[in-house]
Amino acid sequence: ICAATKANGGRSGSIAAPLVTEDFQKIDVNPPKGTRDFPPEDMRLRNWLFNHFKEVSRLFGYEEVDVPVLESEALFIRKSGEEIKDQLYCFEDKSNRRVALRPELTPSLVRLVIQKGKSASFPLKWFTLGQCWRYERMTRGRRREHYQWNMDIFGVPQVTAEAELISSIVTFFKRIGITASDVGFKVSSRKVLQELLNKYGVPENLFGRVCIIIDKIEKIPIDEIKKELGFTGISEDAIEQLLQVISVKSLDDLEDVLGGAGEAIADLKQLFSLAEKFGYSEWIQFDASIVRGLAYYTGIVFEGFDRKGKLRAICGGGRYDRLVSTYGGDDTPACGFGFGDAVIVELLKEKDLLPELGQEVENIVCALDEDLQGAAATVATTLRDKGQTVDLVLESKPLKWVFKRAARVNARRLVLVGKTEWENGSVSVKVLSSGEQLQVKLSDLD
Ligand SMILES: CC(=O)Nc1cnc2ccccc2c1
Repeated sequence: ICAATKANGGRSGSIAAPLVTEDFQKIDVNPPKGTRDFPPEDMRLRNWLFNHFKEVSRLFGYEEVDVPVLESEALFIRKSGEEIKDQLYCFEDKSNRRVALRPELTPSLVRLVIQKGKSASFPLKWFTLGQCWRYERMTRGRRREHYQWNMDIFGVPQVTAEAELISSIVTFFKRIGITASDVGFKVSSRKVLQELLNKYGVPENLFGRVCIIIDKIEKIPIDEIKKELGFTGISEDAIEQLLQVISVKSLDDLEDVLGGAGEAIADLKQLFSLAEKFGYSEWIQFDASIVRGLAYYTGIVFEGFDRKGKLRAICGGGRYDRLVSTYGGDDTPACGFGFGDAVIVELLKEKDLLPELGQEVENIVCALDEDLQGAAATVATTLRDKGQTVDLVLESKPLKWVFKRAARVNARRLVLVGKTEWENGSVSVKVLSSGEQLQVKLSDLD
C-alpha cells in the first residue's frame, strides 16, 4: 500500500484531502508513447473483433496457443535488412540477458514447434492473438504496439495449406460485412524470384536480402532499388530481368518469361484452382510485385488490400519452409499469416461497418433504503447464480440516480427491494422497455 494511503489508515477518498507524501509526485496519466489504453468502449470493440478472429480459427479447426511477449533477442536477429529488425524493442535485463519485446509471432511459434519436436503430431494448425512491439523514433508518430492474429500450419508442403489460410481470412471478412468489392488479396510466389536468381547463379544466401529490397519497390525510387540490388553483387542484367519479371501482369505472361516448368507457376495455378473450389476466386488476383517484407518467406506470399487503395496492407502471410530448420529444427514446411488490429478498424470506419456496442446488463438491483442493502445483496446473488447479469447498487442513492444509471448501462429491468414487499419475500420488478411493473416472489425471480 503506498505511503499516502497508509497515512489515511488504509482508506483513501472521503476523509480530509488525502495526504500526499513527498515520496509521490503527480504521474502522467497517458500511456507510454505509441501505446494505447482500452477504456470500456474501446475494449468492447476490441473484444468484438478478437472474438471474430477466434471464432473463425475455431471454425477451421485450429488450436489456440500462446507464447511470451518477451523473447530472447536472438530469435529476431536476421541479417536481411528487414525494417522489423531495425525497430526491435530490445534491452538487457538485470541478468545481462539480451531480450526483446516480440515484433511478430511467427518466430515464437517456430520455437514452440521445435521444442515440441518429435512429440508434435503434424500437421499442426495453430492460432494465436498477441500484442507485438516495435521501437520507432516517435518522429513518425506511429504506434509502437499492435495486436496481431496469426494462423499457421506446420507440416503441409502442398498449396492446399495456403489456400485454406486465405479461405479463413475471407470467412472473417464476410462475418464482419466486408465483401470482395471492398478488399482483395494480391498473390504471388517468391519462387518466381528464386527461379530467376538461380538462373543467374545468384547464391541462395542473398535471396532474403533481395526480397527485402524488392519489397520496397513502391516505397523508394527505382534507381535506389537498383543501387541496393547492385550492392548485393548481383549482375546488371539479373537486376533488369528481376524488375521486368515483377511487373508482369498475368500468370500467362509469367509463364512466357519463366517457362511453364517451374514450381512457381505450378503452385500459383493450383492455388487459383483451389480458390475456385473454396469459393473465393473473386477475392484474389495474381500480382508479381508482391514479395512481403519478411526475409523468411520461400513460396506463395499474399496480402489483403483495400480496393480503394487508401490504406496500408490489411493482413499478409505466406510460406516459410526454411524457418524451422534455420532455427535448428527438422526440415518442416510451414505457412501462416498475420492480421493486425489497426488497419482493419480504419477500413471498418471507412465502410461504416463499426458495430454499435453498448454495455449490456440485464438487471439493476437496488435497496430502497439502506437497511435493505443486505437483502439486495441476496437478490443479486440469487440472480447471478442463475447466470443473470446484475449491476448491484452498492450505496444508497435517490431513485432518479438509479434510473439514470439503468439507462446508461442499458439495463433490461430494475429490481427494487422495498420494506413491505421484502417482508413477504417479494421484490418489485420494473421492465424498463415496457414500463411494466410487477411484484415477484424471490423464488420465482428469473
Ligand atoms: C498500423 C499499425 O499500428 N501498425 C503497427 C503497429 N505496431 C507494430 C508493432 C510491431 C510490429 C508491427 C506493428 C505495426
